[in-house]
Amino acid sequence: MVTFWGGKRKTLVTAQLHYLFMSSTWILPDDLAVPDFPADHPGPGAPVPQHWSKCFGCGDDQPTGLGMEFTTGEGLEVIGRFEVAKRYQGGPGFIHGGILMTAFDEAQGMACNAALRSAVVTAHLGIDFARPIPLGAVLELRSRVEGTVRRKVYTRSEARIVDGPLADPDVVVGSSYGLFIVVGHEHFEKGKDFVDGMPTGDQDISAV
Ligand SMILES: CCCCCCCCCC(=O)SCCNC(=O)CCNC(=O)[C@H](O)C(C)(C)COP(=O)(O)OP(=O)(O)OC[C@H]1O[C@@H](n2cnc3c(N)ncnc32)[C@H](O)[C@@H]1OP(=O)(O)O
Repeated sequence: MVTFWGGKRKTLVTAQLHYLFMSSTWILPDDLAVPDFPADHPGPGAPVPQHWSKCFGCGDDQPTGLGMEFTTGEGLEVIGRFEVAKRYQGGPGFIHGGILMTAFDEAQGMACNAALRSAVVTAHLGIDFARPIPLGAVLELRSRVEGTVRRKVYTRSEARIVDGPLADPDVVVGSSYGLFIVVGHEHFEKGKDFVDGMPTGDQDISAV
């Protein structure tokens, strides 16, 4: 590495390291159980309802949120879409990385919920940023449950630009893996009084 320090060669080394680290290591456990296909699954193309109207990811009562909309895909896949609004800007003209991570979080949580019909929370999330994503792009995130071990749910997701600038459905612009944990409704009890930052006490805590 020291040999290549400086000028054009520094750029070359940087590019090589980027390639080496672009795909994160994510090893699934040997005892992974694949969930049964739900008997009442509606088949591909059915809308998947928001899980909570004030959710930053999918809620329709959250004006600054991503407003992600979901449909069922093939098998246990769930497909989420949203447009990269100007307010999600990080570097000039491009999406902020944390926004993409939020979208992956939401998408993989929805995949868990659709496959298991259980509430989940995120325990661990990894992401590979493969391409810059311009403002105005319409992102499609395809997510699935890879399997479960006890309450642990292992997920995977890929994002593609399907409309707007730089659209190319064959190019994966980001990918993510996640570990979600199945929780009971009691998990959300402590948050109940802080919905919208105001004690209310009478709000539903989840549409799950
Ligand atoms: C309702 C549908 C939702 C659909 C979309 C939602 C999208 C948005 C989702 C979110 O963003 S949720 C918000 C972010 N996440 C959190 O706030 C979770 C905060 N963490 C916790 O509340 C607790 O740590 C957690 C519920 C995740 C686990 O605590 P528990 O006491 O219930 O479980 P425990 O600690 O016994 O762990 C259960 C298993 O998970 C494992 N585990 C827990 N956290 C882990 C971690 N971080 N990394 C690896 N493994 C982990 C743990 O080792 C254990 O493995 P084993 O079964 O093998 O023993």
